[in-house]
Amino acid sequence: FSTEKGNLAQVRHVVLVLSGKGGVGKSTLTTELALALRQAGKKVGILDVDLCGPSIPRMLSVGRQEVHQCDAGWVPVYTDAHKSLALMSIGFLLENPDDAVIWRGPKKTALIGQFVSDVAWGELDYLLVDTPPGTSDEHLAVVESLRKHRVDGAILVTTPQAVSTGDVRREIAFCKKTGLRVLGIVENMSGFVCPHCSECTNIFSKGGGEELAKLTDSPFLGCVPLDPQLSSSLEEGRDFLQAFPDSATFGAINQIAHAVMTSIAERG
Ligand SMILES: Nc1ncnc2c1ncn2[C@@H]1O[C@H](COP(=O)(O)OP(=O)(O)OP(=O)(O)O)[C@@H](O)[C@H]1O
Repeated sequence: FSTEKGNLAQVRHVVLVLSGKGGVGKSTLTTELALALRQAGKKVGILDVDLCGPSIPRMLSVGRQEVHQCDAGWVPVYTDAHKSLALMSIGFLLENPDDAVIWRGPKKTALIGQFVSDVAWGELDYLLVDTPPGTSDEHLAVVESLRKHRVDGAILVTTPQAVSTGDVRREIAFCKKTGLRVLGIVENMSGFVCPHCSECTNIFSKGGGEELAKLTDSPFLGCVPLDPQLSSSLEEGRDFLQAFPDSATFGAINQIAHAVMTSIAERG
């Protein structure tokens, strides 16, 4: 642990999950990676700072919760009796989640700054921070608020067409400018897994994530296929990793979770 005081003092590793644009599966990956890390015996927290689309509470089937305060700050919501997966979503604090859509930058920045440092996590192995899409004031607010604590790095989520779009490259430039280490790139929605025969077909081009990783000299963490069983599990708030332990998608997610742990451990 670091010698700092405060709510992140007992958090061993902090990882940001970023994407250049919305809808590429950033919240999905955050949720599944958290579940995979928990399956590997780790204590995990998710901080959902996606002000305009907090979707993780639904994915983890905890819905809208009333969060409580203790002396140290906001008490996160635990998804299980063992308290091995804790979640704090900015959505819990908003009376009406649609309100934030019209907030101006400074109001969002102030709320995020306070939010990041005010959650009483207790002891955690990994804290995954799900950020809004793009590179905005909100991201800077997250990075600034976490600066006191050592952030291990960022996972960048992209789709197979990554190379043809500039948004992930902007994301990488953001990491460089803010001194965030890129732990690696994940290609999501990489091929379609047929629910009948489990065969994987490449609907879009494939390999954009890997190519981008090479071009930008970043590690490639792996591909997750477009899997209807994954989206329906998320929709129903079911733990996909427990429901489909034999699926190729499970294997892919697990492999990425282990690659993240290794990358953090190796770089210390
Ligand atoms: N590998 C996948 N297979 C099937 N469905 C997926 C996969 N990844 C994501 N999805 C689905 O795609 C939709 C968008 O995913 P998600 O909400 O995770 O994206 P996001 O990047 O977090 O979006 P935003 O930043 O706008 O919140 C969801 O309905 C999710 O269930």
